[in-house]
Amino acid sequence: MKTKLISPSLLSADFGNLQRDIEMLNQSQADWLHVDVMDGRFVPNISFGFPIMKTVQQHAKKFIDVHLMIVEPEKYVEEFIKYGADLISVHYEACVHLNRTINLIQEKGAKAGVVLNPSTPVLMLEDIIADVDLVLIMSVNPGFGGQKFIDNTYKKIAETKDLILSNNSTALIQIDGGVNLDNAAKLFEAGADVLVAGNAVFSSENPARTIELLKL
Ligand SMILES: O=C(CO)[C@H](O)[C@H](O)COP(=O)(O)O
Repeated sequence: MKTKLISPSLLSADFGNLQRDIEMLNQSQADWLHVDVMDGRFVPNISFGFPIMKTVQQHAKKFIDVHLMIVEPEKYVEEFIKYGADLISVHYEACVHLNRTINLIQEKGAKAGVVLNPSTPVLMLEDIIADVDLVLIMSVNPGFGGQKFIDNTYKKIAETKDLILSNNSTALIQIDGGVNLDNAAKLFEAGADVLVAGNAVFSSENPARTIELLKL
């Protein structure tokens, strides 16, 4: 898979004009479209669910990257895939049977990612790294857009890279939270393959241009 990818997060889009915002992303240099699903239990916020996913499926022409911040994600995987998810990432901290959930996502035809909260060490992935398509390192505590980037993320990127190489894994590294024009190049240089950006894209005057600049 191509790297240095940008996945704008719809969490910061204008939900009153969702079709317009998705069409803007279709026309932009965005590679993926990031869908943040929050349940008010795994994280202290509720975002949206299937009705929004249906709108995304109807209008998006990009790879749909779904980040489930929910408890018991295995119950909903199949339905998200039915609504067009190309990749589903589940939290290490939310899965009692992580290997089973990763297998389920892949068996149902999507790519599977595992997500680490800022306080979860990379070494917890040792026995799953060979099976996943992506590792998402949270660079903020999940639940809200527009938070400040946590600098410890750089150390975790290096550790994840080592783990991937030592296990002959093909997993991509995705970073999510507080990504902006000041840190994007440094994150790619450190080994990130995919950057999620919500606030930096949608609160800018020219979101399509910001997406271009995030790749430079
Ligand atoms: O997963 C998320 C929050 O839990 C969001 O994707 C993330 O915070 C991106 O938003 P921003 O770029 O505004 O920080």
